[in-house]
Amino acid sequence: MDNFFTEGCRVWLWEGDQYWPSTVDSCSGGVVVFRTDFGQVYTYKQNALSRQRVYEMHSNSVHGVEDMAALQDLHEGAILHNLHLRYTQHSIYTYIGSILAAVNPYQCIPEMYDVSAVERYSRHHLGEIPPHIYAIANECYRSLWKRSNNQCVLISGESGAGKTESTKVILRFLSLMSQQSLELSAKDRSSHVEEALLESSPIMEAFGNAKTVYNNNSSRFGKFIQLHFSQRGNIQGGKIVDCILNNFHTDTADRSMLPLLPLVLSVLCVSVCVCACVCMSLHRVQFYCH
Ligand SMILES: Nc1ncnc2c1ncn2[C@@H]1O[C@H](COP(=O)(O)OP(=O)(O)OP(=O)(O)O)[C@@H](O)[C@H]1O
Repeated sequence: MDNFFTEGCRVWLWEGDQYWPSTVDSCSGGVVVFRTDFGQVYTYKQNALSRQRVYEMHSNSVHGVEDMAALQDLHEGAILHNLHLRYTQHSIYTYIGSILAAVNPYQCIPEMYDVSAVERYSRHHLGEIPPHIYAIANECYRSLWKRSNNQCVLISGESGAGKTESTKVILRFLSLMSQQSLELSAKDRSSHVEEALLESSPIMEAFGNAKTVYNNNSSRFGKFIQLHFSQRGNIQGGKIVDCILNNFHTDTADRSMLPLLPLVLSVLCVSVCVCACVCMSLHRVQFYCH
């Protein structure tokens, strides 16, 4: 019988215009009781159930997948459920083919971004080991030579999603790869352009960020970051350009530092543009973070 469900069976239940991940509470006497993962309980007559109303969850939705291109249940509920399932296991990154979805953990996850993670991801191709933003950064870095072309990373999401943090994580990866390519000693590393790039973040944030209702440290403008790499693989220069001033009226931001913003941005742009001009870089990596 198609509409008989065993107790404890995982199903997708169509209610209120969407599929909910649910469990069969009981199925007896011609009545089936479902409980959604969010606590709502729905009771149906067994003979009134259709496959459109309820159907069994595929095992890869039950256990979760690293790449959502592999999901057999294809609807919004399945995508959100997979992200949530992985999030509860501290796996904040999930692939959608070659795209990476990141869920903001709002906490430090130990060892997620340490040097050993950089080394691990720098030695593997995309998809070989669990999803990570370092894998995207590594793919981008390697593709400069593999495809012999400029590379671009687009980071997008709503306010507070983690775009700025993700940008910093990618910059950190690229900066470590750059330093490794030169085989510099720890002492020599401090004076290089990689350090300048990483250290520009707190300055940009001090003048260009503000508290909003969505994010305590919200960027008030988008950033276009360009890095120039030499054939050896080290960063020779770069520039950060502000773009898209975010809407202050809707975000209720603190605007006290705003008048200083153009000044600071122009100083930063000048200093990094000079580096970009003097170097004979071969390829570029561009970030667009809004
Ligand atoms: N990978 C992460 N690990 C830990 N905490 C994170 C991570 N990403 C974001 N956060 C937390 O979330 C906060 C908001 O992130 P972030 O400022 O990057 O968002 P955003 O998308 O740039 O927002 P906006 O568009 O408003 O500037 C950070 O201050 C940090 O506390």
